[in-house]
Amino acid sequence: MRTAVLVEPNEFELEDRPRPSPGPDDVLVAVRDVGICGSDVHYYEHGRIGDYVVEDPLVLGHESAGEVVEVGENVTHHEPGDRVALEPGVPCRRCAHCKRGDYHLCEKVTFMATPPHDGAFTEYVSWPADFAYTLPESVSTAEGALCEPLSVGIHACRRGSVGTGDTVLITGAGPIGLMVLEAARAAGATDVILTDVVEEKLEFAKERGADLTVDVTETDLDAAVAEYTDGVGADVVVEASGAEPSIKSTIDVVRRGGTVVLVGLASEAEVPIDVLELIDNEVDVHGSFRYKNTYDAAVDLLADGEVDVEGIIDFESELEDIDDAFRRAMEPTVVKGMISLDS
Ligand SMILES: NC(=O)C1=CN([C@@H]2O[C@H](COP(=O)(O)OP(=O)(O)OC[C@H]3O[C@@H](n4cnc5c(N)ncnc54)[C@H](O)[C@@H]3O)[C@@H](O)[C@H]2O)C=CC1
Ligand SMILES: CC(=O)[C@H](N)C(=O)O
Repeated sequence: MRTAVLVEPNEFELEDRPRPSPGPDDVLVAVRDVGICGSDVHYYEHGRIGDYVVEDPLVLGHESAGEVVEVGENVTHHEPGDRVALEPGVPCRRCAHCKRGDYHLCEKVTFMATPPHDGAFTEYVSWPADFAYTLPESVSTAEGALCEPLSVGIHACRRGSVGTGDTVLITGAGPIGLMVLEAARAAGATDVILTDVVEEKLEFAKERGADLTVDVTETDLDAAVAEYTDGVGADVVVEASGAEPSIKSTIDVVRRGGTVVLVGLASEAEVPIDVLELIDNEVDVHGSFRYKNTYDAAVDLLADGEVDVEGIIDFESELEDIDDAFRRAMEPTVVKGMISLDS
């Protein structure tokens, strides 16, 4: 089977690898669509993300969906022909975190495209059947693949307890910020503000329904939020840029008693925050790491037409053109590139 392998930074090789056989609890999936995530691009460019280092050739891609072609002997809820979205993180199911229900925090998780685990830029993936979610007729496999970033958005909104009538400020209008926008709307937020430093990203966010957009290179964010919220501040602030100034700004623009959710990964682990301000304003700060129990919700939201994910796709490429696709994905105005396979 054709497989795009990252052999060294900035270089994929297309290899012919043996097709896997599904284990007794697995489904074998013919991959149809795989999104290019910022983390894929980071591994491609730098060969590492923090402590995760690409030491051996690695298959990238963790936003995937496809068609079941074979099922293991214990699998009863899938059959060949089913179209499925694959949740990329499979936990150990035994550790303390798994047993308390926080399976996304499992330290032994097998997460696609995170060294040393291979991902989905390949023709076939064998995957645990309970981490494959059936897509209804109305949901495309491209949308199925984007259940992954949508899941990040749903989980962030759940962490922030976004609710009906809330004003939500999202910093960073990349794919994650835009998926938080979708999830926040679905959770009942009535006012959504997005920030960025790239004008095109903000125009796009506006087209996708942001009530207010703020270019933080030109406009004072505190003043803009104060004006929009009559001096109160945002109920929930979701940080989705990873930029240090943006992380710092979150506690200035959240309302007293409000919630800050940190999603963006800062390049420096330590970002100075005024803790007295946090205490005095009784701000809740939550980290948000990947997601748990979001795929069913993501598929339902897509099936009901409550969210749009396909609209963030800028281009689709074939597996053979993956190097070009990655270079395109690095352009600052591009939101999402997809690799589509027609095996
Ligand atoms: N916690 C988690 O589970 C996950 C975290 N992430 C992280 O979330 C962040 C967002 O992911 P993507 O949307 O894929 O990244 P991205 O890089 O495509 O988007 C980030 C956006 O932030 C904008 N930006 C840069 N500086 C800014 C500033 N000072 N203020 C406002 N916006 C600014 C950029 O122009 C860009 O549009 C990244 O840090 C990524 O590593 C991504 C997935 C899961
Ligand atoms: C941090 C990422 O972007 C990636 N989606 C991951 O969950 O590892």
